[in-house]
Order: sequence, then C-alpha cells, then structure tokens
Amino acid sequence: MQARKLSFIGAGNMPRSIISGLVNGGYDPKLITASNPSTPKLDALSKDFGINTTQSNVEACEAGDVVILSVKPQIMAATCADLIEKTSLDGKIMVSIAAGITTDRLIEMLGDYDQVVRTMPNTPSSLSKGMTGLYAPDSVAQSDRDFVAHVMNHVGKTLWVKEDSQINTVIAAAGSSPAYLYLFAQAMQDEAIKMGLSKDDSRLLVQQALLGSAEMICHNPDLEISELRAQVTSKGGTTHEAVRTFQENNLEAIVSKAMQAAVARAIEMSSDF
Ligand SMILES: NC(=O)C1=CN([C@@H]2O[C@H](COP(=O)(O)OP(=O)(O)OC[C@H]3O[C@@H](n4cnc5c(N)ncnc54)[C@H](O)[C@@H]3O)[C@@H](O)[C@H]2O)C=CC1
Ligand SMILES: O=C(O)[C@@H]1CCC=N1
Repeated sequence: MQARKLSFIGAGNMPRSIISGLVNGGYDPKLITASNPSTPKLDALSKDFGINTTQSNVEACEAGDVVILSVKPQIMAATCADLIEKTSLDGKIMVSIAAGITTDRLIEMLGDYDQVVRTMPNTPSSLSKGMTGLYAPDSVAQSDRDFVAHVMNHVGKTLWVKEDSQINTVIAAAGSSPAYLYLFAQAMQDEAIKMGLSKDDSRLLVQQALLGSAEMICHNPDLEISELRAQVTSKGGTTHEAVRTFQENNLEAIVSKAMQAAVARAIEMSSDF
C-alpha cells in the first residue's frame, strides 16, 4: 500500500504507543508528525523515534494526509474548531481515537467534513499487540478505510464495526480493558507478596501466567475459553476452590457491571463534549 503522511494532533500516551508500534514496524518516521502544546513529550518522540514534531496543531494538520486527532475528548471540539478556522481539510482523512465522541459529533466538530474514521485503539499498540476497533460512515471510500486499517494493523489487530455505537463495546472490551487486567494482575502480585515472595518474583509469576493464558486463548481458537479454564481445574483441586470463590463473590456480575459502566460513561461523554 502506498505510504501516506500521518499527523498526530496531541502527543500523549496513546499516540506515543501507536507511533512506537508504527516506527518499530517499519513505518518511515519522516512521514510522521506530532503536535503538542508543550515540548517534553515532543522531544522524547523525536529522540526515540525520529519523527517530526511541532507545537502547532495547524502545522501538523497541514503536514498530514491522514490526521489522527489524539487529544482528550474534553478539548476535541476546541481543537477541531481551531483547525477548521485556520486551515483546509480538503483531501485529508481525519481519524479520531477519542473515547465518547460519536462519528456524527466529530463530523459536526469538523464543520460537516465527513471524511472521518472513528477508531478505538489500546496501549498494547506500543508492542504491536494492540487491538483497534474502527468505524467509518458511508462517505469514506474503501481505499481510505483500507489505509487507516493498514496503519492500525502496524500496531496490532483491527476490527471494523458496522455501527458507530459498537465502538463503545470496543472501548469496554479492548480500549479500557488493559486497565482491568492490570488491576487483576496487581491484586495477584500483592497477594503473592503477602504470602512471602519478593515483589519481583511475584510479578514474574503473575506476568508469565497472564502472557501464557492470553497465548493459550490465541493458539486454541477452536476451544471455548471456558474449556481452557476446565483444563486447569482438576476435580477437587486448588483451582476449583479459587474459581468457586470468585464465582461465589460474583466475579462475572462485577465484570458485566464494569463494562456497562465504561459504555455508560462513553455515552455520557458523547453528550457532554
Ligand atoms: N490511553 C488509552 O489507553 C487510550 C486513550 N484513547 C484516547 O486517546 C486520546 C488521548 O489520550 P491519552 O494519549 O491517553 O491522553 P494524554 O493525557 O496522555 O495526552 C493528551 C495530550 O494532549 C496534549 N494536549 C493538551 N491540549 C492540547 C491541544 N490543544 N492540542 C494538542 N494537544 C494538546 C497534552 O499535552 C497531552 O500530551 C483520548 O481522546 C482518549 O480517549 C483511546 C484509546 C485508549
Ligand atoms: O479511559 C479512557 O477514557 C480512554 C479510552 C479507553 C482507554 N482510555
């Protein structure tokens, strides 16, 4: 696929993860520009990945064929208003990674410019183990959809959803979920420390168990996740007791409530911003 110039408006954690995955995956850093009001994050991006940087969003926008709006949802409207006032978007594909900004709202923020793709990536993108959900309105050509997916495929796997609202499910299941898994990992590490192991040894046990379990899911697509669990759970054994404890304490209900809370917040954000 022919390379295009990419610009990131906002240079925080998420764009850094994507840029890291892109450059490490062979994307030419000279084709990438990022903007941010302050310089420390830009300096780090320039030093670590050799990309172009600027403190001007307008300059970054003008440098890109594909412009990835990577600011916090709260300032998306003001950021877009500034861009459309000071420069032309003609011919550009505008991509949002923001949670809780619907595609219709994004088009509105961009002065009815409808060449937009809404995406929802996650931070493991920095290791090219990311998961990105994508949605685009009918106005976006297939070649442009393919290019945006091609960019995000540099940093992991991609999944197109058919409706804008399904991006909220992507948020709950993949955008936010690394934090749930870190919470779980942290709780396990803390308990192993209480049981007498060092912090490093506890972390090693937990990280390798999570990594191996994720790989088991990936490498056994024909097995239900519940079957993988059954393989660990010897009758009358230790796992049975631990899983029974989770289930008696409603782990599934807690996960359901937490995912619903993420979706509810995304919906709330779409009316707030
Ligand atoms: N962190 C995550 O796991 C994920 C974040 N997102 C989305 O990514 C977006 C960015 O999130 P993070 O990178 O985590 O936030 P962050 O807080 O790390 O970065 C925000 C950046 O925007 C910069 N900024 C502030 N005002 C600006 C302006 N007027 N113009 C340009 N840049 C400005 C800040 O200096 C900061 O570097 C959000 O919309 C969030 O919803 C999406 C998926 C996952
Ligand atoms: O917490 C958030 O709002 C962003 C979106 C998904 C992950 N972080």
